[in-house]
Amino acid sequence: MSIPFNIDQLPTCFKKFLEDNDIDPEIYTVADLPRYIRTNTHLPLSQRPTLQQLREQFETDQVFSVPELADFFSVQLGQKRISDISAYKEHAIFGIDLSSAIAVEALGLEKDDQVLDLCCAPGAKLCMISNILGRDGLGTVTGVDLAAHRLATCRSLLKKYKVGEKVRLFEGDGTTFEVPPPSRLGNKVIEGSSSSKRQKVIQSKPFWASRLLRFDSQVNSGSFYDKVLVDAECTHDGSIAHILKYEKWGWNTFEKNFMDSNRILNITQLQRDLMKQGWKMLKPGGTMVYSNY
Ligand SMILES: C[S@@+](CC[C@H](N)C(=O)[O-])C[C@H]1O[C@@H](n2cnc3c(N)ncnc32)[C@H](O)[C@@H]1O
Repeated sequence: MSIPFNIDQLPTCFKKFLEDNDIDPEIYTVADLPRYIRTNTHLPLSQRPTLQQLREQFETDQVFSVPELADFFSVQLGQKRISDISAYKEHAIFGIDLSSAIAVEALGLEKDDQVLDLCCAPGAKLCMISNILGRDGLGTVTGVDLAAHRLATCRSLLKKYKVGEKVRLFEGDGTTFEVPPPSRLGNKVIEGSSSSKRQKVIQSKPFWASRLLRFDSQVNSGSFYDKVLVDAECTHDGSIAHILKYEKWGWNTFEKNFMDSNRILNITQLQRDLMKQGWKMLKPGGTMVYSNY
């Protein structure tokens, strides 16, 4: 279905960007895009909504399971917003976009994985990672972000959905982050110290850590993460809805905010540095996913 948006209005430099990257500008005329949700698999099965219950709560039959993404649904919203339904109020579903879910899925998570999420805030992907690792294994998630206020949101999400049991968060620069994976999960050993000699360690105090991970000695320098997600700062979040808001706000602002060549150069360098550091912190044979728009 199309809305009367005239793609000729898009600024010239943005149209050139689309052309250079082989993106059809017609996508900006698409309306009624579905929204996506994931069930909070930390809850017992009996408390998770079924497809039928979601259809009832959204008052539409336009709710579908997304193929190959477990516990993931698309919703064509009608009268009810996501935040209106009881499953959301009971923290039994998260709102998360499809591209984020695909990035997490690409990590191929297993229950004992030590995961590093560089640029983790506000935390939709981190919650999904934690959800997939589940409660049974030795897997942990270490989230890093430069922005304290965004990390605070991340911590709130972890608490709200009760998925933070095996998570720690660090406020810091992902381009230089070197804290090794935790060596213990409460009283369970994840990996022994890499050196029998006493190591001198400069500990980085987490912004927040679950009770099970709070007192990690950080002596395992030389041990690395099984999975690394680098969800770097973007030139733009790519959201069609966000771009179209500039129709109202003025395309000049869009050009100034997003297409400025110095800004793009700086971000590109940051993205490269984050990717390099993520790679450095990855175990040989591990998996790194670089997600960006
Ligand atoms: C695309 S957002 C991350 C979204 C997040 N992964 C999620 O799923 O909610 C990019 C994040 O990178 C953070 N950031 C920017 N520069 C950074 C740096 N040098 N080190 C760590 N985080 C950085 C920003 O504060 C922002 O929260």
